Amino acid sequence: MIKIKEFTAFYAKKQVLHNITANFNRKDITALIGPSGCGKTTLLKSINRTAELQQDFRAAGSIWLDGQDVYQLNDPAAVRRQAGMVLQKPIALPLSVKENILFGPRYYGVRDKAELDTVVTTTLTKVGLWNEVKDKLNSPASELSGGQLQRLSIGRILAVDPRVLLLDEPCSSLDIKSTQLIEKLLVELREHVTIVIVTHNLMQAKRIADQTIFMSAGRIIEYNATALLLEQPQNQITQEFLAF
Ligand SMILES: Nc1ncnc2c1ncn2[C@@H]1O[C@H](COP(=O)(O)OP(=O)(O)OP(=O)(O)O)[C@@H](O)[C@H]1O
Repeated sequence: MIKIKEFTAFYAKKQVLHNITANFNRKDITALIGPSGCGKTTLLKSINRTAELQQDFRAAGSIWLDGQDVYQLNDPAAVRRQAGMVLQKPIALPLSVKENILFGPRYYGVRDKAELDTVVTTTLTKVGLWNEVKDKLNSPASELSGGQLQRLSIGRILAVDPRVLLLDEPCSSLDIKSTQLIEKLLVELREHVTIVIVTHNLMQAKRIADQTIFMSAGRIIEYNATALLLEQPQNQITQEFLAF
């Protein structure tokens, strides 16, 4: 579970998140929606402390992952392992399909060959890629299609067994079929990881998200079960956004 309390963020002097308070439940998919530039990505990156990789980023307030305030930890890398992030553009590390999956486990010190082999098989099965790639495990990952690569990117994160999966418009460059496969995968993964997804696709939020947060100008305007938020928005700013 992710708990955010009175979280505020700046890039240099520009305030981009204002007093954000929200809970993201375990076994839920939460969608973050809102106009371009409202702070969705910054909020997502604040959860796993990647926002601070921008030199001028400053934050105040608290974000807890399963009871631990991540901003009190000295080791941001440990937070990033617990909360992996999938970006809009599928990323293939310049390695084979198999080594893409093993990148994280190797980085964290797994050396046992049998254990590494098991990670490859179980992870690729989990992301629905095993049948498609089992004969090309040693081929460059760059040879996969965009949709396959995005599932591989999710697999690369799952291979280190995170508690949270953060996705920033993961389907925006994918076709309908690949989008459907990713959505199905996320719904299956919800049992095991807390999922937060930034999406511009309201239908996608409707299909997969248990709860949805509508943000505008760095603030949470409305936060509710997805069906209620999309069909009966209470706030005028949400109503205007959804009317478009
Ligand atoms: N590195 C940065 N330095 C300065 N300002 C930034 C930086 N990154 C983002 N911003 C600004 O912070 C605000 C929030 O940006 P953010 O990317 O979080 O919004 P978003 O809702 O995810 O937008 P989009 O839907 O277009 O991806 C915007 O005004 C943006 O211009």
